[in-house]
Amino acid sequence: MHQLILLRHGESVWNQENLFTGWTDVDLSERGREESRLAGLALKEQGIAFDVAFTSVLKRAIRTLWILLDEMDRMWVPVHHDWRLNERHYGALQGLNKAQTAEKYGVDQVKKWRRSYQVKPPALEPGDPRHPQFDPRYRELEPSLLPATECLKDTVERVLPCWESQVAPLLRQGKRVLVAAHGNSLRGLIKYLDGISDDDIVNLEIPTGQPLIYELDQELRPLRHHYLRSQS
Ligand SMILES: O=C(O)[C@@H](CO)OP(=O)(O)O
Repeated sequence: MHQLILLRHGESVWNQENLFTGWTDVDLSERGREESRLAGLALKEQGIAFDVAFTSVLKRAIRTLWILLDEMDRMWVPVHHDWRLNERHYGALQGLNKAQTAEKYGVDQVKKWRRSYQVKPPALEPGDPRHPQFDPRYRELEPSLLPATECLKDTVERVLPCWESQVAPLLRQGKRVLVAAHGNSLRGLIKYLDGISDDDIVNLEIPTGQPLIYELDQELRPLRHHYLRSQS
């Protein structure tokens, strides 16, 4: 049996302000820091450890992992940062208020942009300074890989190669793995692991800062999963 822990970052400042975030590199809110600490405490209290961690290149996920590792007194655990675990890119919606956008374009349209598998939000204009091509952290990447918007399908298409080439081999070696990432990169991974259909994935929501423990069989197929909550 293999153990995988999935963790969406704690609440960010833009979650709190109800803004579309995507690849915008916003930090955790105070509440998000506390959620991250409680996630570490819950793992520690219940004796659930891991040998290696993966996270994105966005600070809300990285800081969640740092706080959790600190709380567990395990800051020595090897950490891999991979851009392919980033949040789904939200295109030109990044920075807009979700409620105001729903008033302007309608609740149904915004629901499609937020949760559907194949509908892409409007893209960033070419030359928009928010485009990842202008961000030094993506400098080494082939420019064609860098999105100006993404639907969940696009996100799945970058998350799965990371899963196959980086995460799965370590699980097969018997390592216990934690992935600290984002609502939609994790929805994409869970869609794959649990075989959720394109239609049903619309209904999957992942809470911030709650470790989700998966037990996987020898083929890395899920046997069971549950959310872990602090008992104190
Ligand atoms: O803004 C975002 O990047 C995401 C996650 O917070 O929002 P949504 O809930 O619409 O997927």
